[in-house]
Amino acid sequence: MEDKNSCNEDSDEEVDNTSHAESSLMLKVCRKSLIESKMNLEVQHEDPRSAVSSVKSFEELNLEPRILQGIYATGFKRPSKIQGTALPLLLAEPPQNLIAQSQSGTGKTVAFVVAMLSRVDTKLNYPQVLCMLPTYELAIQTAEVIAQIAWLRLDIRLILAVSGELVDFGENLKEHIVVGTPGTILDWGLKLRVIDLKKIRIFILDEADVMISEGHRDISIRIHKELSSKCQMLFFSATYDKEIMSFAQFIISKANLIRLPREQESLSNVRQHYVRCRSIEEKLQAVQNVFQISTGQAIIFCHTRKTAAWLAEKMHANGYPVAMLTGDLMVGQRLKVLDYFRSGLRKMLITTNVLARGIDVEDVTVVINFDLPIDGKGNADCETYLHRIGRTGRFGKNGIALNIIDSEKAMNVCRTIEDHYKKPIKELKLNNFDEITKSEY
Ligand SMILES: Nc1ncnc2c1ncn2[C@@H]1O[C@H](COP(=O)(O)OP(=O)(O)OP(=O)(O)O)[C@@H](O)[C@H]1O
Repeated sequence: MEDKNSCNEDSDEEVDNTSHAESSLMLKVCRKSLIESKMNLEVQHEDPRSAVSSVKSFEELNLEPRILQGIYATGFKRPSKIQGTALPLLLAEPPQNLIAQSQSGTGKTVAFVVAMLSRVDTKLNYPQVLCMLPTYELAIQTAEVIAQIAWLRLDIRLILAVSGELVDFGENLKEHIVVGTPGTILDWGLKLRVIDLKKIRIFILDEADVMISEGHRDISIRIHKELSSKCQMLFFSATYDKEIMSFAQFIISKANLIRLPREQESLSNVRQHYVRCRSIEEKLQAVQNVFQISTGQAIIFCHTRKTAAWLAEKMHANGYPVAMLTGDLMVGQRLKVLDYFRSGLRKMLITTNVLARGIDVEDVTVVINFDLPIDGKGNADCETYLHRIGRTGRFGKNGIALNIIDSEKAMNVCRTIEDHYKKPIKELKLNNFDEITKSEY
């Protein structure tokens, strides 16, 4: 079974490691609507006697009328699950801290935007809200959401703290909301001293898992240390691994928690299979087999760009039209490929982890892991697996995930994932893929 072509053996520099933040931006740009999650969120109140409960309408939140109108004018009729659960907590008095997890596209940004707008006091002409994100583009996206919902609140002023925006040393900002990236916010707060961090009332970390992992961790902590103990701290992300979650709870000592319970993380309407292949040619065969039996669209995940390119070329040569999307394409080019795939002109999309998070294409019924997801140390990457197979089975539809196993190592990864989510991954034989269509859900 050990195959020297095994894709997971490729060298690290070929791995398509597009950053979480970059993928997240892509998703935001592409996403056309809310993803309504069927999953229940688990809420852990910091104070167990807390009487805060979730709401089903925006009226119940007693929002300032122009903010409520702004929400309706944006086209939002009722709160999504994360909004209905988080907003009563976010708006409660005295202010409470929150670490929130909800899948990508479920309305987290809108939740914290409504909260920040509700907390601004326009009689005070200095920054009261600080919202930090990992990239320039994400900061712009968030500022746009703020502008949309606050279109009747022209009295609320916002400034983008991103590279290229110039401010004068010591000249205090008059804007109420600062949205920006860590380096610029650090400069403005500690070097140029144009923001008095002690006066910030609400501090939001979006993509919080990225903001407190290596890379941004030091700056986030330095800024956090400057804030007043009364400042409301809010962390939002689609995923937190165990270490990051403990670290988040360490930074925000008294935090309410909203998250997906582990057992709900695995999508119950996705049937999971694996097939053993002895060579890369057999792996190709497995993909072609799926092409022949499936009527819907499929996304195929490879570990490296090189493997993705190899597979796309072989599929083309064998007469199967496929689309390919990898991290070397610019955001604009990626969107074009996605639109092309969405239009149905291509049945299969070959990609890498660049597309693992959040993208929704309604007709995707099959996800193939040409290579199982592994982390930098070669261990099973259960979170990425969940994100990948989450590309199918959306909106409560049934989906199929097929894992191609090319080595004992890959088999172990597959077993680890099965154990982790406690959902069976059943074997399929390469010469009998019809089983897929026969199995019951
Ligand atoms: N209550 C709502 N009703 C209808 N659409 C909504 C609602 N809330 C948000 N949306 C829309 O749903 C989409 C996703 O929302 P949003 O960007 O807030 O999700 P998110 O959870 O922050 O996503 P990500 O994890 O990618 O940051 C956006 O297009 C947004 O306009």
